[in-house]
Amino acid sequence: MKKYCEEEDVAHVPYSPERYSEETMLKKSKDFYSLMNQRRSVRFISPEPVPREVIDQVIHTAGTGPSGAHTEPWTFVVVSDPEVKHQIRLTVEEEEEMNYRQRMGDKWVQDLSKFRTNWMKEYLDVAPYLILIFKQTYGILPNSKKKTHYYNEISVSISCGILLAALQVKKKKITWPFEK
Ligand SMILES: NC(=O)C1=CN([C@@H]2O[C@H](COP(=O)(O)OP(=O)(O)OC[C@H]3O[C@@H](n4cnc5c(N)ncnc54)[C@H](OP(=O)(O)O)[C@@H]3O)[C@@H](O)[C@H]2O)C=CC1
Ligand SMILES: N[C@@H](Cc1ccc(O)c(I)c1)C(=O)O
Repeated sequence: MKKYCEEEDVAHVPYSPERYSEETMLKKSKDFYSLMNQRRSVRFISPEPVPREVIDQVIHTAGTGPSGAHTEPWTFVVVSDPEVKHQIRLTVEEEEEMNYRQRMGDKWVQDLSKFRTNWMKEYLDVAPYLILIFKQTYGILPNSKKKTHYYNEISVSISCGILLAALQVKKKKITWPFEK
């Protein structure tokens, strides 16, 4: 019986990670902390253009994340078209209004009141790019059967964390929170 294997025959690349002195490790870990500690969740987004290559590069970085059985169960979609961004905003706002008014409940809404968040997402029009992240709960094999994506939720979540870290290269805020 023919077995389906997605991988091509490729040459083995030996793993040879760079090694650092203790002094360098400490400096690198402090520098990385300092970079990450500048991250903030904001809802005011600059319209200043960002090179598309930078967006592609941070997504490449997000794609280096570990995933169940190396299934890489994520899809990143970059949106820059103003009309598409606006349609996304309208859809998100409609859902979020229902979240705040019906689904979340009084306690949750009360817990969020100090952050002064609401369902209005004008920054979805303002940001030069939106990065939409999709979780692939399963894949499709060449024989059309389903391919199991183990731990797909946590794999995508880890990848989102790496994306956030990679976005710290920016001059100005790009966008977080991701909208649910
Ligand atoms: N749309 C959604 O469904 C969701 C949205 N969110 C949003 O994400 C937010 C949480 O994200 P998070 O990144 O943790 O929030 P913040 O941006 O508030 O915190 C990020 C970091 O910044 C530090 N920090 C924040 N304000 C200051 C300040 N004034 N001075 C010094 N340091 C500061 C925090 O320090 P320290 O750790 O010391 O406090 C933390 O390390 C929520 O408030 C919510 O708005 C989260 C989940 C879902
Ligand atoms: N998704 C909504 C509600 C929200 C907001 C902040 C937050 O920390 C949490 I948890 C939920 C929104 O983005 O407004």
